[in-house]
Amino acid sequence: TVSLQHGAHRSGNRTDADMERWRSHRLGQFIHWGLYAIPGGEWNGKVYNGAAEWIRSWKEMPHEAYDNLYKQFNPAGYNPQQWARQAKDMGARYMIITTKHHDGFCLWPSKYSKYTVASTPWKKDIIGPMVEAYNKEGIDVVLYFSIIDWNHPDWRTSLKTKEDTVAYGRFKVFVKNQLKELLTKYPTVKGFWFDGTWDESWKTDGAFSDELEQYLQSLHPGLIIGSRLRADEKGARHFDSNGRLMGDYEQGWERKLPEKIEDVHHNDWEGVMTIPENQWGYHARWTGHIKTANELIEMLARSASLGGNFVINFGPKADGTYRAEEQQLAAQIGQWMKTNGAAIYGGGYAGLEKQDWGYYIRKGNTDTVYMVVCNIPVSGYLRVKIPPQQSLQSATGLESGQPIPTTQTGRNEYLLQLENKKYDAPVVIQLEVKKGKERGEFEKART
Ligand SMILES: C[C@@H]1N[C@@H](C(=O)NCc2ccccc2)[C@H](O)[C@@H]1O
Repeated sequence: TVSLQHGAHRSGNRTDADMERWRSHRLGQFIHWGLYAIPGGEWNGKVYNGAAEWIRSWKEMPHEAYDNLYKQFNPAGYNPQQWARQAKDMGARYMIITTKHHDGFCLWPSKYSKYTVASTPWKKDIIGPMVEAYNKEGIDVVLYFSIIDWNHPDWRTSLKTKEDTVAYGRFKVFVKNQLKELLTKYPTVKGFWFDGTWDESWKTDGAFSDELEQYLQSLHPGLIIGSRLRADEKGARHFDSNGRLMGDYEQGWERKLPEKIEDVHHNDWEGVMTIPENQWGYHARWTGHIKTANELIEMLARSASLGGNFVINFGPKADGTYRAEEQQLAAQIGQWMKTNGAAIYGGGYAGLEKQDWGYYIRKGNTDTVYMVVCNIPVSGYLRVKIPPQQSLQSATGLESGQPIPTTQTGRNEYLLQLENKKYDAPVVIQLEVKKGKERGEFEKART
């Protein structure tokens, strides 16, 4: 190992109450909202094929045109109580909101910038009422903050000259001031979700990002900050130069998910997912594959089964309303969560051998293990293998409440029989798996 001043300061997961709460959420909502929703992926009759929130970087979008969009920001349909209700109905336990994306526009009236909602026809703070409305529904709020800030004259992607270094030094003070301002104005928030930290300018100052993380923790003990904020003094990100995770959870799973527990090494982690292939901000024309509720539910089950949180992204329109596809998906997911949320909330890695039919999720440290069956076998039989020293005590349909016909087919091996019907959503079975040699009821039946 190399000696590091600004690498990971802790190995293993945080065990404090704030982290336990975050870990138990399992399902979150991401909201990307800002000036980019005004063009909505189109400009001058042309369609931008990139991610809508990156339209300022498109050669067909003059910077001056984009930078004046704030003069049109006036979301008459913005209703944070309605947004929070919809998130509640979906079953989200936390929400991540873009306070400032790469374009540098602030959805709160920052005193450190002119490029904020205060300069728009809307004038009013967007973030405050949103935090209040979500907290009122019992949903925790995490603030997304981009280090990249295309609007700020002192931001740099790399430091080529002395002038660059002086300017970027001013920029880092600005960043620290804005983050302190956000914690002071919105003290109930539970964390920051940092983004835009891949530039050379940021990576070369591991000391600053380390000190910034500690500063924020000192202002707001228990704050949850992922691995995307920091670089160590050698420029390594997420994992320091000794391979140890920096931050409170692995935050690299953007539009992709781990396959097996080795991919996440039993660390806390979070996956963030778009509904279309790659649109975070509102894009008028969704192209390519739009994920269905069942696909998103399966991703959620996979995430919980591997000990991670799953966050589904929504991109409200410029007028503050949601597009129909997003409203429908939120409702469909919510319907499934109403019946099956017990298998997700507070769930984690079960330690059982993965089978083709879907995912095992253990409820905390209990003997309760849920099976989220996403692939209904033609045979109707679900194979379950229990580790030696453990035994299967019972198997019950979560929704039906009925016992699942189960036969033992070998040492610690069982076949569960699904009723022969058409399933239009993942189906959940609740197992009680006892540790220790105690013989399960099925074994008694056999011998
Ligand atoms: C959460 C998303 N992150 C922003 C982004 O620029 N992603 C590009 C990216 C792609 C892959 C790894 C890191 C960063 C996107 O605009 C969204 O805000």
